[in-house]
Amino acid sequence: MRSSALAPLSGHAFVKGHGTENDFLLLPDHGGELDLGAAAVEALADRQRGLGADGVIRVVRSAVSGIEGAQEQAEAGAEWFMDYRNADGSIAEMCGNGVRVFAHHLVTEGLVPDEGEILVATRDGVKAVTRLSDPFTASGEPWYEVDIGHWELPEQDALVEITGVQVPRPGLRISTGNPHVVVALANPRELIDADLHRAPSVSPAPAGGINVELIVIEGRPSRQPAPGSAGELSMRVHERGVGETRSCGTGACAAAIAARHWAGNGAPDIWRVNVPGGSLRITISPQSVRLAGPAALVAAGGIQLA
Ligand SMILES: N[C@@H](CCC[C@H](N)C(=O)O)C(=O)O
Repeated sequence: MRSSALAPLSGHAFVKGHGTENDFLLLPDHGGELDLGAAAVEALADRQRGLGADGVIRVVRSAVSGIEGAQEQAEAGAEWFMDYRNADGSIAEMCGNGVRVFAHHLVTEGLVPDEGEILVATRDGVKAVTRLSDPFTASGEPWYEVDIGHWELPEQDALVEITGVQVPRPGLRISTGNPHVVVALANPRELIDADLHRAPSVSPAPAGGINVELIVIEGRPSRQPAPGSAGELSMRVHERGVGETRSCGTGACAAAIAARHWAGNGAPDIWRVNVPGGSLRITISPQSVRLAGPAALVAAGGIQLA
């Protein structure tokens, strides 16, 4: 094990990181002593009052996390629990960009071996994360791939009203551990013009809120793609509990699943999803969806918690 690089000047240690510019504040709480309420999370995530982040992640040993189901995940080999909160303090089941940053933090701090699969406990079950040696782009940041696991197509479509986009559009509801609705727009202009300062209105209104992905599919995905060839799409997202963010990993998975579904039989299983903060690679199989992308740690220090 390497020695810790975390040496807070004062207050509670924090680490700041991002995955395709979806940014997170990690709070190491190895012994499970931190009582992190919604108001404290909101203050930390606030870009004026606090450090600023799309999400706040408590890094806690599963066995002492006090979270339902975490003990079983510890017994299954997931020593560390990703306790994820949105910027407004609400709890989310999963975060695809966050789990890569979480794994990179564990590796960097020597809290897990830096080779092989890293099992991370989450409210959506254990996720296996692997460090990649073949990134999709040459950003210089390490890439990780996470098996997001099960995905489900809906029984019911949705209608989505978006400020700046004429007439409500049909949306496809997809669960990738957390809830999403994906809307295909007609062209890149519509994607630029969408005003995501306001949350799109989704009907029927989902209990507990929903993440909304707006996408434009590049070209026409071939129905008989060359082996290994990828589809491509551009995406903007309005995240539940946050607002517009520069990326969403589970949302990119939902977007790729929707694009493949709309393209029909023979559509690619691999998709490049371009978001304002970079690019992600999604690989879909009938049983699961995998998300690959960069993870960066940019700062560490100490902060007073409310
Ligand atoms: N940014 C995340 C998703 C975070 C949770 C989401 N806002 C929710 O409430 O479901 C990702 O990368 O997946």
